Amino acid sequence: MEIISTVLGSTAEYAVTLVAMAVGLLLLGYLYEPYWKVRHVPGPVPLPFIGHLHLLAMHGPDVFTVLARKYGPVFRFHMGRQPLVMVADAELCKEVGVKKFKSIPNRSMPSAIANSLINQKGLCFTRGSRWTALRNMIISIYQPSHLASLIPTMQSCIECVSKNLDGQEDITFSDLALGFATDVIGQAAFGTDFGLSKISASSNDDDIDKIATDTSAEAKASSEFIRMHVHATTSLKMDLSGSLSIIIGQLLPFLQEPFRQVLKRIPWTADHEIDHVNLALGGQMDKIVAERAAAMERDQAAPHAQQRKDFLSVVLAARESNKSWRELLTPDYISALTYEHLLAGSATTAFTLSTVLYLVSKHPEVEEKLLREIDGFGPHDHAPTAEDLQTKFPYLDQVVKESMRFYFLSPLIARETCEQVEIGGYALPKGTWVWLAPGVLAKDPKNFPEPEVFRPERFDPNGEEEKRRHPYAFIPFGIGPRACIGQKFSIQEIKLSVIHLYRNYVFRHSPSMESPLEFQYSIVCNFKYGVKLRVIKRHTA
Ligand code: HEM
Repeated sequence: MEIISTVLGSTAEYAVTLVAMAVGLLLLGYLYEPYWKVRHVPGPVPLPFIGHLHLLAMHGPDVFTVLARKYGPVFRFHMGRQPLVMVADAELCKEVGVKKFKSIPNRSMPSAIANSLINQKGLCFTRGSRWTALRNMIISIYQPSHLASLIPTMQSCIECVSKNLDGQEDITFSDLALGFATDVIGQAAFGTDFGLSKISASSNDDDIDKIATDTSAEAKASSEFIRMHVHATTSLKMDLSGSLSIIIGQLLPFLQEPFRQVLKRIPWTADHEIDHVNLALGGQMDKIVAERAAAMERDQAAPHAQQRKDFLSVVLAARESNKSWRELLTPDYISALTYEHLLAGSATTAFTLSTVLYLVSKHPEVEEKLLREIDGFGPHDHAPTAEDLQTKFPYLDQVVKESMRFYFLSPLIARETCEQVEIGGYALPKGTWVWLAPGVLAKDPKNFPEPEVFRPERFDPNGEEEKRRHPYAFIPFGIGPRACIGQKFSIQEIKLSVIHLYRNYVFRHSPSMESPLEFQYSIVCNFKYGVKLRVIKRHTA
């Protein structure tokens, strides 16, 4: 009896050991499978599970510059289990984004996006023929003639912000800019007035208290909307500071969704907050879509109503036009496209506008030259046209470009191969995550001598530096057929805003502004504490 139980016991132990070994081997295979396929690409040794995420958490995107110097323009970086093949050379970026676009047409989906259904169904992360159809439809809205017609809308929003500055001393300009940019996209793309430009953005404590205790429903709703908006753009973390399910998704992707499902039900977790904000913002988007659809129905009943040309009207009209569009533009896709437009179209522009003001107020010689150009344009009540913005403000153009180079909003651009392709001498199999590093290019002394110096003149089209530079060394809006659709829209908005603001004010750093400026990194870059400026009224004709 004793012998039998000993034999059974050791058989059970043996079986358990075998199962444990098999599970361990499977896990090892699962962890190393993506690495194995691109092991020939050079890169630092990855740590088990986290890969190189600790480097990103410690140094932010600057780590890519260091790695490019050490390993060359094509190197491996592990986001947890997932290896990225990083490309940090202008000519090779052109190869990935333009010449070999057919082999690398889609974006790969980092775990932060995999967490958020509403983000997945926008233009950014749709793929293949659905992307082509949506892109062609949306791009038609951003043609120059339509953009020119948006000038009065943009101008009235910036005038509203500007009125708010009168009588204020210290402001958190980045908050104000986010409200303003959201209002512009709300009116230009959805025909909706969020009314956010009306909120004060004072950084003075007494004023903040006043806002916090302001009981008006409108003020409360507006600040809640901005809070959710900021949360939605900053919670998509790619280092180790994301929600628990995002972190798990980076280490063991197959566990991300089950964890998210559980965590979103537990109050006080970051996943719960993300889910709550996404649901609330998604609900607001559905309301906006429904209102627009109702307005279009009313238009159809009115015999001489003008055809609406904003983003949402064009999308809704396409849906009604035929069966294949109805199949493509299901309500969840329309809601996601609207949500994406709101986020992609406002946080980006607000960030850039804020960095322009921050940098100009730190460089008096740049400010002087800029003011001369703006004042020289004509009387201050004469708003520039779209053509004026393109041709009559060459220095402003250089200031905006240099600000975008200096503080890079989107230092990484995600792509994925759909077939085997060779990049920089490395054969990359189907499914490889190829990420461009435009933030590294922007700080490369080969293309930008003394990269840590803020010098707008380096973008002077007649200057030697600009002529010598590789045409793809500066790609803040991305590259090729997948590049940003909102580039001209946001540049028009930024230029119009800078002109209007500097006609009336100059800015200095507020005493409460940290130095150097600090950032937090998510899918795009954001300010850690905001851009705090002191407003000085100008008294010019
Ligand atoms: C300063 C402002 C902005 C910057 C720096 C910026 C930057 C970018 C970048 C780097 C990409 C990726 C491009 C690539 O993969 O090659 C992108 C894509 C995109 N951007 Fe922007 N963006 C800005 C403003 C806007 C605005 C105002 C809108 C909407 C009105 C917008 C909507 C989009 C969309 C929908 C995509 C995805 C395009 C696609 O996959 O086909 N962006 N943007």
